[in-house]
This record gives sequence, C-alpha cells and structure tokens, in this order.
Amino acid sequence: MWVRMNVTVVVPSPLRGTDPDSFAERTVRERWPRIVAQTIRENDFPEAVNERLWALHRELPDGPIRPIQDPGAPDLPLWDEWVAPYLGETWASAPWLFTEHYLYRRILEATGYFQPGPTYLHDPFRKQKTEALDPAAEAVIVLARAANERATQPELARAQLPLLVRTALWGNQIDLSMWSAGEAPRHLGTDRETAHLLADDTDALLAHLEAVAPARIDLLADNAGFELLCDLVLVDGLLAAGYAHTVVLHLKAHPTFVSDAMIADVLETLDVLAAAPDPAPRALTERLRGYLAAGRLRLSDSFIWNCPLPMRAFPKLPLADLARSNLVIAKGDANYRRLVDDAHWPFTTPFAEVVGYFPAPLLALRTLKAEVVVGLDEARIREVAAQDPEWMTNGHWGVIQFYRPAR
Ligand SMILES: O=P(O)(O)OC[C@H]1O[C@](O)(CO)[C@@H](O)[C@@H]1O
Repeated sequence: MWVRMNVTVVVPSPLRGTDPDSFAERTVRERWPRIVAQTIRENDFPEAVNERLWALHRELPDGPIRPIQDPGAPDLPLWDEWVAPYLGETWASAPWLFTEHYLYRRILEATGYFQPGPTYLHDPFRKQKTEALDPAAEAVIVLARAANERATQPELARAQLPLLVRTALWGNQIDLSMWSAGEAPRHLGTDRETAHLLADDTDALLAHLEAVAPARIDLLADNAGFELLCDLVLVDGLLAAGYAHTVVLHLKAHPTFVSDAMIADVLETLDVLAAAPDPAPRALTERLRGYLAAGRLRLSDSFIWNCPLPMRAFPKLPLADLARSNLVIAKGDANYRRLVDDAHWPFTTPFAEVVGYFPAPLLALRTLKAEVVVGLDEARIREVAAQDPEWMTNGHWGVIQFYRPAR
C-alpha cells in the first residue's frame, strides 16, 4: 500500500467562466452554445427534446445553476449533493470544472437519457464518436502491426514503452491538428515531436515500473476513437512487457465531454477493429478480447468519473481503490484539470506538490487544452509562449508527468 504525503497545500482559486479573456470564458460563452446546437443538429430528437435543449442553450452563460431535474435517475442523489454549493451562482461564475461536467449532465437531462422512452440511454454524441475511428486508416494498421510484434517479445515491449507512452499522449490530441491520423506514428520519435513535450518524466516512470512487482495498473480513459485505440495499444504493451498482471480501464458511466469513452465505446471499438480489412487490427482485437476474458483487462465505469469534483475532494472509496494500484495513468485534459484542482497554480509549482494528495504512483499524459498546468520550467514557458501564443489550449503541446508517493 502506498502512503499519502501528509502535507497541507493552499489550493489557488479555480478557473471560472468569468476569468477575463480566458479560454474558460470563451468556452462558456461560445463553445458550449455551439456544442448544444450541434447536439440538436446531429440527432433526430423528438420536438420536446429539442425545445429543452434550446432552453438550455438560452441559459448560457448567465442563467442560474439549479438542481438536476431528472426524477428516478440513478445519479440524482449524487448531483443534488454536488450542485448544492453552487446554487445561486451562474454558469459563468461557478468553477469551470463544475459547470463543464454540469453542462453535459444537463444535456442528458434534456434528452431524457435516464427516462423511460425513445431516448433512454441514447448517446447524443454517438455520431461524432463513431466517425473518430477508421479501422482501415494507415495509423491504425501501423499501431496494430507493431503491437502484434511486441505481444510475444517482452524485451521489445519494454524497449518500446517510451514510444507507447508518447503514442498515448499524442492520441489525446484527437483533433489531430498537429499531424493527421496517418502521419502520427511516423512522427513519433522525431525532433518535432520531442520538441513539443513541455515535461517528460519517462525515465522516472520506467525506473518505477522496473522496481515494482507486476500487479495492477489503472488507466483513467479519456476520448473514444483514435485516442482509445492508442490507450488500448499502451495497455497491450504494458501486459506484454510484464509490467502489469491486470489493467483496469476506468470509463465514464454516461456520455460527457462529447467524445469521452464509456464501456459501450470500448466494446464498439473492438467490434470495429475486429471487422478491419487488414489482419493486424483483427489480431490485436483478438488478444485484447482474450485479456478481457481472462480478467487481465477489466472495464470499470462509475459516476465518479462524471462528477464535477476535483480529485482532491473525491470521496474516500474511489481513492482507496486506486491506492491499491501500482500505477494510475490519467489521460487527457479534463482528467488533468481534475487532478490539479482546475486551479490558478503558478505554472512552475512542482507537480509532486500539487498531486501529493494522490494515493498511488501517478502518470499524467495530457496535451494542453486549457489554461492550467503545473511542473513547468520558467525559461521553457517564456520560450514556448513566444513561439506559440495559443500554446495552452491548441493541443500542440504535451506533458508526461510522473509522481510517486512513499511506500
Ligand atoms: O478530451 P480532453 O483532452 O479531456 O479535453 C477536454 C476538452 O474540454 C475542455 O475541458 C473544454 O471544453 C478543454 O479543456 C479540453 O479541450
């Protein structure tokens, strides 16, 4: 069992949609209304649902936060508790981490996701998710072929782990604005790719994996589609390398952040890969299904991963469960924001200081899509900001950050 550091840190104020000229402000005022309108466009909802979605659209950004109104929904008691501190605030004034999770839950309230009827458990973002993985794309085939080679060669899997970690990192850049899906594997390991890493704790991660007995690794998944494929390839590599006996993939219990993965998305991804024209993705799928059948890969979902709380404020149980892990891999921007309180930390605050509350070894793989980050070097920040004014939000820059508590 890992021991949590008993240090008190003063957490700075959270990001809010009222922060002037911030990405949070732009999100609350422009991006969210667009997402709600797009949800209406991409679905063939009954008129009553569309009216509710338009009503939600009109609330943004200055309407008040109110309780979730979704009688009988399984997460309703949880939301009553989570919303309580912010009643009376507005979409813009409440903490952004809260409002963003609340928005996606309000979308599901409007669509009737948890209500009996034609839209029960209908994923309103399904169209975008299914478009995000082309099983015949060159990148998919390249990744699957390499994975199949590693599968029977633990030494090769260990040697290639840094590459797998970076593949999973850049997979988080699912808008693929830095390179296209076909290009990505070819760029891994190039100067251009490494130049875009703002922090790289890969050596510390490898030392940790070599030092601990293979047991359980947990991955907090982010987006479905290409990113999920990269994550599954990382999982496959960790198992092939002998670094893990079991991997637990933690998924969202309901649709959120448009493309976040649920158990259904993992199963669908495997179905899509199983039907690929090339044999390599099919072999990868067969192996992953074998791991699932043997209990070496477990899919777990929970409303905790849809909750609007920073990880520091999580209830005891999920953290106690993660404390049994030899490594927790947190994927993506939203998980990173959750880890670091989505707060205005000075960017040079040491990562270990901020996540010192975390009960297990932790690896954050995240491309920057929000104006929050820790553990950076002052000179590097100046250099990157001069080179790319949008560096904090355009997903072109990434961090590989590792933290290990005491035993
Ligand atoms: O899929 P990710 O990497 O968690 O990103 C979530 C996105 O949503 C946001 O939280 C804002 O809507 C951004 O910070 C980020 O671009």
